[in-house]
This record gives sequence, C-alpha cells and structure tokens, in this order.
Amino acid sequence: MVNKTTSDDPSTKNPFASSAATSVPIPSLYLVARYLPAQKTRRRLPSHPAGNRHLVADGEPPGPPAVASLPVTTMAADAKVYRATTSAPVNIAVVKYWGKRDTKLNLPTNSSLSVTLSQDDLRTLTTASCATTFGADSLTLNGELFDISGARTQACFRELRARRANLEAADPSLPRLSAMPLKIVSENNFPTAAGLASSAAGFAALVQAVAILYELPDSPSQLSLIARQGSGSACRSLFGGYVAWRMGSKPDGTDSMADLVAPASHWPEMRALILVVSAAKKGVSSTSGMQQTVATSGLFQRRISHVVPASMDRMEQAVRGKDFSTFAEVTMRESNSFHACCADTFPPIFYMNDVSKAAIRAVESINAQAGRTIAAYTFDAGPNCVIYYLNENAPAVLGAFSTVLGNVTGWKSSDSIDSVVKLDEATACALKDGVGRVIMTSGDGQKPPHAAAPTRGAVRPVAGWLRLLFEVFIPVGFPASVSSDYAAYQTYDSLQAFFSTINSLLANRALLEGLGVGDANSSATFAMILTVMKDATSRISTILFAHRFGLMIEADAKTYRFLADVLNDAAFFLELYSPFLGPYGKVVALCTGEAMRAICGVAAGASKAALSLHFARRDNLSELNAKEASQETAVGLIGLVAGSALVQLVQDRGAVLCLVIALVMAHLWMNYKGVRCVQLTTLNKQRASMIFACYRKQGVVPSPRQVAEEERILFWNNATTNAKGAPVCRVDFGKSYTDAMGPEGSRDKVVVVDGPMHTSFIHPYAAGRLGKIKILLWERAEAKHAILAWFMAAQRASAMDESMPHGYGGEEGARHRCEADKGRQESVKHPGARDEALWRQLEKRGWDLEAAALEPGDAARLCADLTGKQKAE
Ligand SMILES: Nc1ncnc2c1ncn2[C@@H]1O[C@H](COP(=O)(O)OP(=O)(O)OP(=O)(O)O)[C@@H](O)[C@H]1O
Ligand SMILES: C[C@@](O)(CCOP(=O)(O)OP(=O)(O)O)CC(=O)O
Repeated sequence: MVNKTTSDDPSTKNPFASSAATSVPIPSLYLVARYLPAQKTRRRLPSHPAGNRHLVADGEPPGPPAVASLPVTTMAADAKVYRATTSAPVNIAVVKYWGKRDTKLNLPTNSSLSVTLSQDDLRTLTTASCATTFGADSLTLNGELFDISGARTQACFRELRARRANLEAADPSLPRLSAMPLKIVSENNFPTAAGLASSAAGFAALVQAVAILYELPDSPSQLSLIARQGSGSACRSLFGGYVAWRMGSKPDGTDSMADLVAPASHWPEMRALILVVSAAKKGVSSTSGMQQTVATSGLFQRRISHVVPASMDRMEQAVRGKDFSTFAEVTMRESNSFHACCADTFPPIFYMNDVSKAAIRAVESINAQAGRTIAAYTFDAGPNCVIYYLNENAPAVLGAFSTVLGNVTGWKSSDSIDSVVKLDEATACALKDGVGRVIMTSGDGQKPPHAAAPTRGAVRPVAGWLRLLFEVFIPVGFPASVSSDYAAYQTYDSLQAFFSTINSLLANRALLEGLGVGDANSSATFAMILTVMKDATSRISTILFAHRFGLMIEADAKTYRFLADVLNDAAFFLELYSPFLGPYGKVVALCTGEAMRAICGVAAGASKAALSLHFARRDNLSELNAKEASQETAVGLIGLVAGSALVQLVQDRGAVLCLVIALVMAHLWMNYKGVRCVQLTTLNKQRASMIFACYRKQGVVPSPRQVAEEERILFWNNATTNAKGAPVCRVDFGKSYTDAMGPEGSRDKVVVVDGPMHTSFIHPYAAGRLGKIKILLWERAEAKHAILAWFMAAQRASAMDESMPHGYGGEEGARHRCEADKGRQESVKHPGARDEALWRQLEKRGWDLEAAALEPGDAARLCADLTGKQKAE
C-alpha cells in the first residue's frame, strides 16, 4: 500500500508537533509509507498552529505512525526521499536490568521483565527518512540536533543497514536505501533522560522506524537484538504487554533478546500512576551508573546470582497467574534491591530523593489500610515513582494520592476517585511539595507497528487484516479510552445504519418516481419546482428546529437521538407513497418528508455530539467522531450492496411495503436498544427525579447503569408523586419571574420559599389539579445548586395532598415536618435533599455534578436589587 505524497498533502503536516510534554493520542491507522520527490520536501511545511519548534531544517516532522513501505518504480532513485514513521511505548521494569557483562554489545548481567505502558500517555514518535541528497546521518531529538557519533546509535544504524543490504543483494530491483544517509526526527512526549525510560522508547522507535523504511522482514525479537545495542531496556519496548529480556549466554549476544511473557490483553486491568518528581536530566546516567555498580558493589554480586533469578521466576508466574499480590511484592523488592545496589556502589549513587521515599511510605500506608497489597511502587534510575495497581483498586489508590495532589496536572476523570485511604501528614506534605505532575496510564501498551513489510501481492495473514480493521474502526486505547457503554451502543448504531441504508434506497426509488421519473405525464419543470420546494422546506426546517430545540438536545440526548430516527422513518413512508398521490399531494408529502429529514439531521447530529462527549474518556472526542463516521460509512457501504440487490429483487408494491415496514421496525428497534444501553452520567430532569425518588425510598443512590435500565426514552411523566403514589405536582425551572409566579389572579396562593442559591414558587395542589413548583436560581448559582433545588422541590412536593396543598413548602407542611421530626429518632428520619450521604453517594456513583443538564434553554436568574427585593433578569 503506497501513499505517494508531496509536502502539499495535508497528511504530511505533523499532527503531533506540539510541546514535548503534550500527550496526543496516536492514530492507529498505520498504513502510511511515503516517497517524496526530494525537491518538494525542501519546501517548508506550513507552520503548526502551536508553533513549529519540532519542524526540522527540511520540514520533516514526524508524521503519523506507519508500518509498511513499498518500492517506488516510477522515479529515478536519487530524486526521492524515502520515509517511514512509527511510535514506540515506554516500558517500566518490574525486574530491573542493572549491569552489563559486555558494554560493547550491551549484554546484561541479568534477565529483566517489564510492563509496557500505554502509548496514549507516553510515547516516542519517530520518522526515519533517507535520500541520496541528504548530507549525512542525523538525529533530531525534541527539536534539537543530537549527537549520533556514539557507538550505540552507530551500532543500530550499522546493523539495520547490513540487513537492508542483504535484501538489496537478493533483489537488485530494490532501491539502494542502505547506501543513503539517514535522517531521524524524534519526539518524546514525556521527560527525556529523567528515569522514565526515554532511552527504551527512543531506541525502539528508531530501530522500528528504520526497519519499516528498509522493509526488513525481521520479527520483534530479531529487531530487539538491534534495539538492545542502542539501549538495553529498548529491546523490551518492541513488544506490548508483559515482556522479558532474556540475558542469554552466547558471547556474541545473539541469544540476548526480548520475548513476550503475556500480551496486555491477558491482564488488562493493570494500571500505572506516575508521580513526576523531577523532569530534569539525571546526574548519573543509567549506562555509567550501572557499570560503577558492577565494578564496586558487593551486594550486586548476590543480586545477579540469587535475587534476580528468583524474582524472574516469581514474576513470570505472578503475571501468568494474574496474582497481583506476588507481582507487587516482587516489584517493590526488585526496586529496593536495585536502589540498594546503587547505594552500595562506591561512591554511592542516589537516584531516589525524599519525595520518592514519601511515595514509598504512601504506598505502604495504602496497602496497610487496605489490609492487603493493592499497590506497588518502583523507581528506575531517577526519583520519579511508578505505582502499579489494578483497576478495581483505583478508588483506594488514586483517591489516596489525589486527595493530597489534587491540584497538580495529569489527573483524568475523577469518576472513581474516592478518598477512603488517608496519608499521614508528613507523607502528604512531602508529596505536595515534591510532586509536580502525575501521569495516569495503563499497562495496555501497544507495541510499535510491526516492521515486516508485505511484498507486493503477498497475502496478509487473517490476524493482520483483523487487526487492521480493528485499528481503522475502533478508537485507540479501546476499551480504556472510551466509556463502558461505547461498544454496545456502536454495535446497535451500526446495525441501525445498515437497515436505514437499505430503507433509503427503497425510498430513493420512490422519491424519483414521485418526482416524475418514468411518468410520461410529468414534466421536467414540475420536477424542478418540487425539488426547489423540498430544498427550501428542508433549509427552513433546519433553521427553525435548531433555533427552537438546539439547547434542549444535549440534556435529553437519548430521546432526541431516538426521535431523529422515528422522523427519518416517517419520512421514508411519505416518500414511498408519494408516487401514488396527485401533484398537490406529492408536493405536500415530499416537502413534509424533507422537513422531517432535516429535523432528523439536526437532532441526530446534536445528540450524537452529546453522546460522543460522554463516550470520550481520554480527550479523544475528535477521534471518536472520526471513527464513528468510518464505522457508519463502512456499514452504509455494506447496506448499499445488500440494498441494491433487494431493490432489484423486490419490485412489487405490496412486497415493498412489507419490506419497508420490516426494515423500519428493525431500524427503530436497533436505535431503541442503542440509546437504552447508554449510561449517561449527567443529571437531566428525569434522571435527577429517578435518583432522588430512589434515595428517598431506599436511602441509596442508584448507579448510572441502574438508572439507564429504568429510564424512559419517550413519554416520561414528569409529575412528582406523593407518599400515597398519587401524582401531585410538576416541578420545573421558571423562564422568568412572571412565569414562576403565574397569572396575576392566582398569585396570592403562591408560597415563595428561599433555598440555597434558589427560590421556589409553590403553586398549590387541589383535587383534580396538579400543584406546580417553579424554581428560579439566583445569580452565580452553579450546576450543583440547580440539582439541589430540584431535589428540594421534589421533597416539598412529595408531601402534597388536599390537607397540605403546598407540601412541605407551606406553613402547615413545615409544622407537620417539625412535629414528625420531633417524634422520630435521628436514625429513622426520611432521607432528604441536603443529606451529606446523598451528595457523597452521588459522587461515588460517578454522577456528573458539574454539568448543567437540568436547565436546558435560556436560564433565568434571580438577582437582588439595592432595596433587597428580588427580581428576575
Ligand atoms: N526519542 C529518542 N530517540 C533516540 N534516542 C533517544 C530518544 N529519547 C532518548 N534517547 C536516548 O536515551 C538517552 C537517555 O537515556 P537514559 O537511560 O539516560 O534515561 P532514561 O531512559 O530516560 O531513564 P531510565 O533508563 O533510567 O529509565 C538520551 O540521552 C538519548 O541518547
Ligand atoms: C533502571 C533501568 O531503567 C535501567 C535502564 O537502563 P538503560 O536501558 O537506559 O541502560 P543502557 O542499556 O545503558 O542504555 C532498569 C530497567 O529498565 O530494566
């Protein structure tokens, strides 16, 4: 698969050219290989809006990751720039590599084992190019030229060139890339040389990018032999998941390579929290530090002969058996053993500082309070702490740290953060002072895209195609990068798109017939007028609907998403039957159908945007939208093929009608199932009422999933019921003071009650007529106040009946409540809107208390004037 591009091609603009600390999700469509005419690449690329600090002399920033390059046959070899891009993950060892037995070949004194971290959060992005016109080999790292004369980089270049040269010798038609100078441009989106394994991701990406460029057929293990020579730990970054580097015993190092212990999918619950204590370059590099240890530490000898072999065995078993407690114990012991050897080096090396030690104390305290090992710390050659934990323990582990480090950057959703674990004062202070940033990530690190380039005409293995399909249609980092309801919703959404495509084919045929195609009595002028009218109706409907309902869609996204398709299907029927109507009937049917479709377009677009916002968990909204479009397009294509066959087969009107009815049913059913499984966490009127009713009855807040199961998609009855279960009141937000007070004649019956940041206007209940509570929020009220006001109104309404027409809001209600409370013990008091327990549970259950979904539309606010009276704006 070849993409011939020029620098004018937008895809050559660097989507990643941002500051080194920025974390940008990596697109997973890796099939990009580029052959650029040299004169074109010399033109500067347009500047990146965020600044082009990473653009290099000839405008070749890293582009999107790639896996394959194919030979170019149309241009003279010396007129081209060959280029490939890839990305590689960071790995953090749980059994540490420390010490070399051969410094030239980078052969270790012990085996090691690591967890590959997610590329969504930490990655190196590298572009390798070669051209005869390049002056010499070069490496630009994070925007600056980097010295590549070192033996390790040279060893990588040499090995890679030798392998390419072998390919060229076997097939003389291949361009002689091995003879061309190499230009490497690389970016790390995390601190370099600060003990966060930048050399691992850096050399893995370099080797992989050149391997792709050279189309080397080598496996990751074979490439790990080369990456190892750049930096030992880099050999493990050529794999995702849990990876061992076997030390080997051969003097030439041909058996010192990495292999996969278990893929990330084997233990996908693994998470990592990194406390960035220092992003500065460390004082003693790993390379020199480990050799000082080898030369001077007595402890080190025991480590390599006894400690590590035992650790490797235990760790491999722990990973295979998904035994976190052993995994954690070995991880922490290993980190301690490695740093003890550093301290035993003469002169001693200290990579950890007081903040690192506070992090260790924090982890110990978390484990002690949990009563079992739920977190494990480890430190590479620097003070930054990596804490491994399982997703199920995220609340306890993250909660403990977020309580003290809540103000540093890097926290993702606070959904599951619950601070049950408390850190002692001294530990908390040390962490607060010393941790500058956190990185929340997981052990689902993807390996770099595989370099084995398919030769032309070669058959891609089935697994490869499946992976490619997965990457094209599924968001990067799935399932962690999306909410848990994403997969189910998208499945139903794709199915509904399939049925809808077939339906639209049938409707289109009817539409053409409606316009007069195949009708000898119809004229082109009639068809044109009809088209113009349809178009005008569509545009006007779009504008009117967007104006009237635009603000309401987000709060009731599920309802509007479903309604959109109901309208769409109604439009199908109108179009389908338009050919049987007279000219005026046709005009009315087709224009109405068009208006419905226009409204469907606005409602579906806006509600989909709200749903995507809910699904996106890693700032990946745009990617989700793009993937959604891809999914729908692909399903639409399949639908087109199936539909075309059906349209041919089914011509009879009766059969068409039956088919359309069946398809519409299937389409609506899929839609209904789709929206049903979405577990929105915002509190709209229905969800807020359901939650509060449940809390009042049972003292517990239901989860978003439980609410989603019960929630009405259409026809929600918004009347609040009283203790006897009779509907007594409607609660709503007032549009203005006049609206809240009601008509002049009945204002004397309205009871006005102030609450926290809101005022309720209570219109009494009477037999046969529902009461009404209108809420006006005060100026500066926030989403939480709106929710509280809603709960308080529901609570007031719950006591309404003939004897208490204003519920708890009126005098009689207040008296009643006081007496009732006096007679009751504290413990049996009815749960109420202001209970701390309610708000704690709301947060714990993951409800979003910051989103203003209760007050769709233009919200009115009360503000106090100078005389102290209140008025609505
Ligand atoms: N993107 C990159 N491309 C090529 N080389 C890189 C890249 N990033 C880092 N390196 C190399 O790795 C070196 C840093 O390695 P070093 O071992 O000192 O730190 P680290 O890997 O961040 O920490 P540790 O290995 O202790 O976890 C850099 O000086 C550079 O030579
Ligand atoms: C502490 C470590 O991170 C050491 C990493 O050392 P490097 O791989 O950076 O060393 P060189 O081979 O000299 O480049 C432990 C580990 O990753 O296993």
